Amino acid sequence: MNQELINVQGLTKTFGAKPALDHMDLSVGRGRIVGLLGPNGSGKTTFIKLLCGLLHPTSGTLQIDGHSPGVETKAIISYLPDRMYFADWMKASDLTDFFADFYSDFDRQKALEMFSALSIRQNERLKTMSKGTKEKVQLALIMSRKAQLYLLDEPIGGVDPAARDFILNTILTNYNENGTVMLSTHLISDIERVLDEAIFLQNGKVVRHDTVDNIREQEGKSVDQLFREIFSYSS
Ligand SMILES: Nc1ncnc2c1ncn2[C@@H]1O[C@H](COP(=O)(O)OP(=O)(O)OP(=O)(O)O)[C@@H](O)[C@H]1O
Repeated sequence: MNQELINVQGLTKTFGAKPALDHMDLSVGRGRIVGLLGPNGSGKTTFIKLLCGLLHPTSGTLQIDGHSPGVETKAIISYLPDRMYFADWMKASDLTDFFADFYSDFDRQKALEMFSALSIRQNERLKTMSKGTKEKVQLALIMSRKAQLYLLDEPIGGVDPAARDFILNTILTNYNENGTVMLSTHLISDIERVLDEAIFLQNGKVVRHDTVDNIREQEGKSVDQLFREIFSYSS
């Protein structure tokens, strides 16, 4: 087993002439909960899509568990995209069938328990659910896999504060503890209590990667406060 779960060297992704990721270097270990933080357009979604193999690097290398993105890595990554990808006619129960068919590491019982705790009805169709409820359904499914790497792109943006707490506790207590959760969000103050590490991205580069404990000790401030300072707009 490779010691680090994610290893990235000189990773660059350009769209046209503009780099979305610009010679990014990063390594992330196992069993960590990591916040991928940065202002709009800093490259968070691009990085997550590269890890998933949905985008290909322009240059540089990217390895997950010692493999470049491909069949091996797709099997160990559970990905929550920033947009819903299921058909609207599907019911919550269709989705659990779908996940059970597709993923051998899917724990149906766990998903059903989460649905019940979040008051999601099995026979309700996505079409009739609110945006926040759809997000809860997706997240419950994604977190019910026993994956090595959970990639969550803005997992709590659309849900109410009570559901946010439930979801964060779910992330904290229910995921495969040898796995790593990487989540991107703008809601830093809401999530920082569950984070082990924070990665700050700016213009496609890692400007700080540290443990949350180090940030609090060395800076004497929360991750949210540090973020606001680093990325403040001058007026
Ligand atoms: N398909 C694309 N074609 C062209 N440019 C793109 C494409 N996808 C992303 N970009 C550009 O790459 C940069 C990084 O975008 P990305 O979506 O990764 O940022 P982000 O940090 O996730 O932003 P946000 O917080 O707003 O979701 C932006 O300048 C964006 O305009």
